[in-house]
Amino acid sequence: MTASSTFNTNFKQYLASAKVKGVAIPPGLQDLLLAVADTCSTLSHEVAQGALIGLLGSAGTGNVQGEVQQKLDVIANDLLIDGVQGCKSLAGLASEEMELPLPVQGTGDYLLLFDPLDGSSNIDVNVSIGTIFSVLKKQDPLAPLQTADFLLSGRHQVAAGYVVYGPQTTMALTLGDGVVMFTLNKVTGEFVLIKHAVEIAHSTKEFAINMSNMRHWAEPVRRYVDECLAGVSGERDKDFNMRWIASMVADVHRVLSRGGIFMYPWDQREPHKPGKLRLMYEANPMSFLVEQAGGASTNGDQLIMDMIPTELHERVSVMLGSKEEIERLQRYHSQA
Ligand SMILES: O=P(O)(O)OC[C@H]1O[C@](O)(COP(=O)(O)O)[C@@H](O)[C@@H]1O
Ligand SMILES: [Mg+2]
Ligand SMILES: [Mg+2]
Repeated sequence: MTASSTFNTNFKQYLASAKVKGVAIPPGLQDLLLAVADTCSTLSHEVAQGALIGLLGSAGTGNVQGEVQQKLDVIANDLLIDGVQGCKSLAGLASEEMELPLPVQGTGDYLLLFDPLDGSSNIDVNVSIGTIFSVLKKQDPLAPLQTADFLLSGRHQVAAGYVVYGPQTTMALTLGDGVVMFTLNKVTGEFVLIKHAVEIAHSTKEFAINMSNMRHWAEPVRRYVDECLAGVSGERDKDFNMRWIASMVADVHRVLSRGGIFMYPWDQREPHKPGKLRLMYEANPMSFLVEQAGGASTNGDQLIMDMIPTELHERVSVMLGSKEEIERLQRYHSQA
């Protein structure tokens, strides 16, 4: 499949009719997003085959972050790179799995960033995983590509989304004017629009965090979670439910689908690291989606979308979802 293929017609039609502040989506951006959607459709098919085509297990290699790569991390990365090669407006791309950015056209209007396969620890146990992507507008389209071109705040994103490979394959997408969702028709291989104007309720009774790290958290996060756990008899006066899928993409999909908050905060295990999740490949695209759905996203001290990255693989503390809860967490951080 290429960006100019006649595949994914429903998705193509959505892009052709979408407007942001009354302005149509530039053809170059439409082409790029279509190429990403086509690739994720292929990837969804591969993911579903799993062990049948030898996709499970470790690749026996490590990535730039020092993490063990699964076979599917590598396959997803390669598929995405191949899938966008024909995009004339794409200057270059950066991936969680690669140390340096890869020039595509070298010059052009857009930069693509992705976490090709999120939730790697869930691949072999058949739990939802996904792909997360972000598109930045390149500041000087004519200048040859440099790593510094990518170091823009999340506010420079012109599109972001994810595809979650679960019981259904679903894409959430924002172009900066709300969030829409598509479900993959696995018979035709095409994404079909299923939801307009996705909204995250401002209040919630559900939180997601890896509780095994509790003893390592900073005081504001501990206070927040302690109060949730105290339920009706505590400060919050309501009982909370907890979920943790350990694939950010699936946890955030739940937040976009029925509200709640997701946290992967800084902790003392590696105190020099601001967090586990990656700003450019995970936090920024998810923050763009969450803000566009009426939620909020912070590292505790500032909105993630306002952070100016200093390096491509920068890590960040992440708390996102229902607005009232994020405001409470921000308040607790400012009081600490
Ligand atoms: O195993 P933990 O520490 O709970 O971490 C789970 C987190 O790690 C991640 O899987 C990291 O993503 P990758 O699989 O892309 O490395 C997040 O999706 C998820 O929120
Ligand atoms: Mg990830
Ligand atoms: Mg990954």
